[in-house]
Amino acid sequence: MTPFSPSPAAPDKARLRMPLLHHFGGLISTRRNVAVALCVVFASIADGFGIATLLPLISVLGDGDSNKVSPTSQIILELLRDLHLPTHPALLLGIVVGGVLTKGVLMIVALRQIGGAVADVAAKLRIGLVEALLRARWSYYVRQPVGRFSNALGVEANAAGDAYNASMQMLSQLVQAVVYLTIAALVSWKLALFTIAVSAVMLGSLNRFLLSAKRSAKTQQKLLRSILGRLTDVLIGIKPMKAMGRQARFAQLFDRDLRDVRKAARRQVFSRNVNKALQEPILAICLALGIFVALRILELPTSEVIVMSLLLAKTVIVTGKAQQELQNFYAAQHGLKSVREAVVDTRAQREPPQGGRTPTLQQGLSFRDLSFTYDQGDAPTLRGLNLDMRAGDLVALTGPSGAGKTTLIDLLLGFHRAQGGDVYIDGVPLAEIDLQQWRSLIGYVPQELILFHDTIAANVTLGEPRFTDADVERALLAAGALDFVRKLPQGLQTIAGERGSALSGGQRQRIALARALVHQPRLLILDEATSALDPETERLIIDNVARLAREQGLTVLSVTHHPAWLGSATRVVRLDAGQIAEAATN
Ligand SMILES: Nc1ncnc2c1ncn2[C@@H]1O[C@H](COP(=O)(O)OP(=O)(O)OP(=O)(O)O)[C@@H](O)[C@H]1O
Repeated sequence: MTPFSPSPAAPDKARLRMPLLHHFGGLISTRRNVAVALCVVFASIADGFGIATLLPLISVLGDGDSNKVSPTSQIILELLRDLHLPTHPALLLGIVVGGVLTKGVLMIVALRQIGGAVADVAAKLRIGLVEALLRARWSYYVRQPVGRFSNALGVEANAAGDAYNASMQMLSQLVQAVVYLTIAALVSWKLALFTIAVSAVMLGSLNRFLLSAKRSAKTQQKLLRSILGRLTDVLIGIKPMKAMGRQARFAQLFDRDLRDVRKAARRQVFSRNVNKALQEPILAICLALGIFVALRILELPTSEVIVMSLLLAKTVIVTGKAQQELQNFYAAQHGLKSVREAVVDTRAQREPPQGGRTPTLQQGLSFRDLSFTYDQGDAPTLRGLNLDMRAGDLVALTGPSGAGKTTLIDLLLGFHRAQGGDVYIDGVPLAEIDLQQWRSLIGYVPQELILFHDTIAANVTLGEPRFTDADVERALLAAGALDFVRKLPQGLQTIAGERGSALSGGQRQRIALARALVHQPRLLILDEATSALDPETERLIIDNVARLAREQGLTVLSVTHHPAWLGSATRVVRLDAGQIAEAATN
């Protein structure tokens, strides 16, 4: 899939509002959670009622111990008589089977709801993160490892869905356990207590493995996050690493981390499986003990003992399953936590709201007493800078490396807020202007340009359908790129390769320039935008840009050291140590 193709499966019900469970606040609708809870409660009641009906069934079939017919058995038989139903074994058997079937149907409905909610959790987190990322301030991107977000969008969002699934399954098992225990208590409170004790013994004895699995899951998640983050960064910059044969150090680090991940994964899988494996023997021992106590010490009727054994087994099994689901929750919880943190962090970095005035660029722009420092305590990068540009000016901005040229551009783009002074557009301070509208008037080619792994046409339009092929060709022509694009086998539909790697440096620059021109901007900002071009092509581009400035009033700010630009500019401005050192008009 390419960056600008529409996403294949956009979930339509991802916008959910009401919080229910602590960990999933705001991700799942209360309606869905209540539907699941109701299904599980009624499923368990139906199942429990079916099991309890075994009591009268055994009595009717002839327990041989009529003195010991349990009160529950009598209640069910009386209920049937009140409903004028026969207490025939076939009907009782039907109730037992009906209970199980009803439980099956209701659990399928609950699982459908859970499935939908799992998809919603992952989708909502992904949508939230992407939206927050696109709205974040520039300085936030600069400080984040890219891998953090790809990991959050992929692995961690899935883990969040798994965590919800596990927590709902766990709640469902616990609800079933409570219903079974209630029915058990109706039959015999002593055996209900015994069931609770058995469940507690099992949970207590297996808790150690649960905690070990939790710790291993956390370790794995942390290591994987760091590995994926680093891997993404390394792959972006792999060319010089490979060219100089210096990838060995990364391979070593990668290897060490992966070994730790393997260790943690082994521990986690072992703890999980041990938990599962030990549940059955513990249950068998307790069951044998329970049957002995019930028959020999409490001298309960056989029918009760059969039903109680069933209830005990069921309760202990669902309790064990709840514990396994808790383990699954722990395994996925860190992914959930991490992706939620990423969403919260990114949302907190939202670009601050600016004024709402509509920008124009008819007269010109000016920088007034502009002062800017990146971090508190650092030396200022720009120091009370003053510069005026008239609309239609072609200004060449020069100056030594680190003088503050890119910083000045970033302030003009509204990526940073100056601590002193401001940028004025037709006399209106940038702080009062709607930034989105202002940026839509700008064409920008950065120093380190990246093309997307998509067609040349999509790289120029950035996926916006409002541009036709004719618009793209016009922009390519102005950028001196039309000739070479036409000669490519697929023309406009040629794929530019990963980060544009299928094109030469100069070709990439020209596509990026076409991208900056396609929407017919009022201001064109070029940051060393023709550094990779041969003098002839550079000349052609400068002439085209100068013509646009002359004929259409396009204002151009070009950061450059190339003499061809300096000769064609209407003004040449030299920046040094954050101040204008020289400004000459040609
Ligand atoms: N994100 C940042 N955080 C902190 N300091 C920064 C940041 N970006 C740039 N700087 C610092 O600000 C100063 C000016 O950098 P800037 O990129 O604006 O210079 P420049 O004139 O464009 O340099 P070059 O010609 O080398 O691109 C430098 O000292 C740089 O270290």
